[in-house]
Amino acid sequence: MSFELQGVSVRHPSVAAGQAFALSDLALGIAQGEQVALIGPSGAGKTTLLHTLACALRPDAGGLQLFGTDPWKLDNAARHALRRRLFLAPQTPPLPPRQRVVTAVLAGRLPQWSLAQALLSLVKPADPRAAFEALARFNLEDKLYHRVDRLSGGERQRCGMARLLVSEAAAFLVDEPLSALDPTLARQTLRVLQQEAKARQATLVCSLHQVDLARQHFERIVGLRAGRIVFDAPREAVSDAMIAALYQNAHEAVPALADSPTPAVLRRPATRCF
Ligand SMILES: Nc1ncnc2c1ncn2[C@@H]1O[C@H](COP(=O)(O)OP(=O)(O)OP(=O)(O)O)[C@@H](O)[C@H]1O
Repeated sequence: MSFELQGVSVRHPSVAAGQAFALSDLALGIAQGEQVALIGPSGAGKTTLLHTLACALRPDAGGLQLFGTDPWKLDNAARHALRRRLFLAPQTPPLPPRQRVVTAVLAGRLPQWSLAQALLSLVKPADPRAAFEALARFNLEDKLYHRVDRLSGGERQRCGMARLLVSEAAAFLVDEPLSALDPTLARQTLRVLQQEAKARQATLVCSLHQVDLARQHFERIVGLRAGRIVFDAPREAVSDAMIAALYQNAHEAVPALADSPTPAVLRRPATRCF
């Protein structure tokens, strides 16, 4: 198994104790090499789940196993070593604006490099051919020596995916990789991601707002809403009615606000934020 969650609840560190969990009592198992789409309305907990799987957020309750090991029972060094087997691709890739694309893509190798190798590659890219080949899979090879801040949003997003390709990860955790792409590029990008995961028997967990693409391209779909798993099913079992229910009324105003003399959202928080 790549990931196993038993009764996992997660609250973001900035949220006061006693307030709602972003994820509540999740049970989930994802086998090595499996490809899973996460869908659900905004705020459902997709990003929080990906960050929890990547050990970037520690569960407040429940058990998490990563490649058969509980990462939170390890010391920091051992946990970092375990995390090297994962690649977390955030929705907006953290690409330094003044960097050349080649350097930004090769940063996907950072977990495997020593500090000296990493510093050297900043001056003289260690493996420009690998970066070129990764970019070529997204038709971006002509951008190899461009500056990152000269790329469009969609090019930057695919540059982040090229970084994933040069990594040596055994599991890809990808957060809305298609949000800045037109429909043709979205399909192409998803195809490359899935082919790469299949070729190296890597696990792929991908959050998507494009429900149609999720249903067309992923064998297994997990529907999240309000921090809970509403369904976890093979795509043939996911009906239009289940999708409609997943998204129905997800963003209606909280009824309690209308009745309350001081709406809860306007009350000063107990702890101050600076
Ligand atoms: N850094 C944070 N601090 C506090 N609360 C957070 C933080 N990030 C997210 N949340 C809250 O956690 C819940 C889940 O958010 P999350 O970003 O995981 O949802 P999502 O399904 O990825 O949404 P979207 O589709 O809009 O990206 C939401 O209620 C959100 O307000």
